[in-house]
Amino acid sequence: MKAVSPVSTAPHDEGVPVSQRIRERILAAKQRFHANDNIADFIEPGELEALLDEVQQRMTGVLESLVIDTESDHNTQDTARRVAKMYLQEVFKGRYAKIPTVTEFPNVERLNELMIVGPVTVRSACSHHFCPILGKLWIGVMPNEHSNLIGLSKYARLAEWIMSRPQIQEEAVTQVADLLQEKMQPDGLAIVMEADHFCMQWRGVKDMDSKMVNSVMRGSFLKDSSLRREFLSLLNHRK
Ligand SMILES: Nc1nc2c(ncn2[C@@H]2O[C@H](COP(=O)(O)OP(=O)(O)OP(=O)(O)O)[C@@H](O)[C@H]2O)c(=O)[nH]1
Repeated sequence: MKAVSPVSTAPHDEGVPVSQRIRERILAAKQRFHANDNIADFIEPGELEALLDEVQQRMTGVLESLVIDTESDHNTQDTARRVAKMYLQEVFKGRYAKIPTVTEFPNVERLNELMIVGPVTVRSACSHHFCPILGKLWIGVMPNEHSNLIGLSKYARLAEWIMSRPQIQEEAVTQVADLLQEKMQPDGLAIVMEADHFCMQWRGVKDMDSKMVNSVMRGSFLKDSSLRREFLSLLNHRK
């Protein structure tokens, strides 16, 4: 059997895996690197490619430990590379990529009426089992004259950036709210997420029907119950 090859390292770093170098920078900056944190600021040019090689090598080890003959099984020969690419470049890209560019426009017309965007499709994976989470997100914004407005597509882009990390739904919804609050500075912000968790459907309890719905209400949505009702009733008519 082919032995797991040592993890790839950059030539100038004598045997230090690239993940370790990145981790040391994060620790030196006293920042968090939980599964749902973005670490793009600590990754130097060229290191993502080296990280891809490293994850591929580790994945090869996992396949070997699962006693899968990746040499003669044509279906799994490239699986380690595919999985590494899927994690780093697709489903967990929101950990490694910088925030998408978001053009902010001043609220010239001083709009102060309720605005709802959704359903935005959300795709993620739970931090516990790395099983898919698929769902929808609605965003309610109550701007004021000082708020910034952002392009409609940017709600989906920002949500995708947050969701394409290993998440738990409660924290994901709060991260989306914090980011939109920071970008727009509205009077009020309301977020509702409804999602299917495959860790409950595909495995474990195998409950096909239950979904998780959670919400975050900020500012005027918290203080003004009629505004909150208006948002929730408009949203219920759309579901
Ligand atoms: N609160 C919360 N839990 C989640 C989320 N996604 C998955 N989970 C749950 O995370 C839990 C992990 O539980 P553990 O008991 O450590 O794992 P387990 O033994 O595999 O649990 P079972 O899923 O019951 O088989 C499970 O109950 C999952 O259903 C989420 O977004 N939020």
